[in-house]
Amino acid sequence: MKKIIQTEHLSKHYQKIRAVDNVSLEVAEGEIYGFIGLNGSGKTTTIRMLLGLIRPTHGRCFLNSQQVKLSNFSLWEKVGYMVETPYAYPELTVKENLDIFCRLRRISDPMAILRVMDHLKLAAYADKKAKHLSLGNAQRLGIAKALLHNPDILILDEPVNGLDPAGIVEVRELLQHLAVNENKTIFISSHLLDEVAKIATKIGIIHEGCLLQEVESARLSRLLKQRLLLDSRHKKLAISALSEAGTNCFLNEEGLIESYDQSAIQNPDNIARLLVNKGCPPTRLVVEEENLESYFLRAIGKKGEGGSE
Ligand SMILES: Nc1ncnc2c1ncn2[C@@H]1O[C@H](COP(=O)(O)OP(=O)(O)OP(=O)(O)O)[C@@H](O)[C@H]1O
Repeated sequence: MKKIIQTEHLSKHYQKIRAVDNVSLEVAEGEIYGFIGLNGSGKTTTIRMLLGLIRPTHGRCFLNSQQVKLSNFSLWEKVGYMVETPYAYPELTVKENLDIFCRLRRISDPMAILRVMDHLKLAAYADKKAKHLSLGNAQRLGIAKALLHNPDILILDEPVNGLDPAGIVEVRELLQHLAVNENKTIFISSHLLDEVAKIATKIGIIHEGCLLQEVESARLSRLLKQRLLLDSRHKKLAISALSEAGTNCFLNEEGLIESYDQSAIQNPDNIARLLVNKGCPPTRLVVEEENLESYFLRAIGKKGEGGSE
């Protein structure tokens, strides 16, 4: 499949700070790439390099197979972007802001403004001054500007920041529509794995400037760890009975007995039988799958219970 966004050994160092360190990634046509990381992990710096706003210390970026350079004007006709807090002229209305952007971009399509206002549910705020918009609507205006010239590539830094749950769903559906029906290639950064996992086709996890992991979304659920949780009126006895039987377990922060032993997870009924026979029957016994947030924390090494994969 055609590679639309590419970085090769991309690095940005500020003296001793390695804001981005040797990141190589590829996004194919029509893909939604979710770039996930904690605050300060290097997402915005990567995006700024992708957009030619700052120069890499090492490495290169390519959009549509052309190396990113600010002077490469034809490149930017195909790219829409929003980086950090979207900027708008505060004294101008939503419509006036879009109108100015249309003129700056030399967009001749008379329907462009109506189309993006409709897509982003901004029509009701058309005559509202930008300075009076809520954070969520300011964010929508930012995305609307990125879409005005109908670009093939969309690069959005934290596009759902400040949106309420309904707004998040709307933006998610819009981005999915653009990728699936209009074959646009979308790169979005976020610190919310759960949110991004719902729309991204591929996820890249960046931590302290390094790309730790790339996962196809379809494969993500297979990487989630399972754990067995159990409670008993005789916890000490239960733990020693399990240990004697060769099942690794421990008392977790919530006061429950937790185990990552595969045989126990696959055969919880055997565990129940064992504990009943040992005189410490379980009062609760459940096999749980970790959520995406916890997977993300594990991937960046912030939470290591149960050992490594
Ligand atoms: N111009 C700069 N000079 C020095 N350090 C910088 C500069 N820009 C970014 N950094 C540092 O580089 C690291 C990565 O920052 P970056 O803004 O890319 O992270 P981020 O993942 O986008 O974070 P956030 O989610 O908070 O926006 C941080 O430690 C940041 O302080």
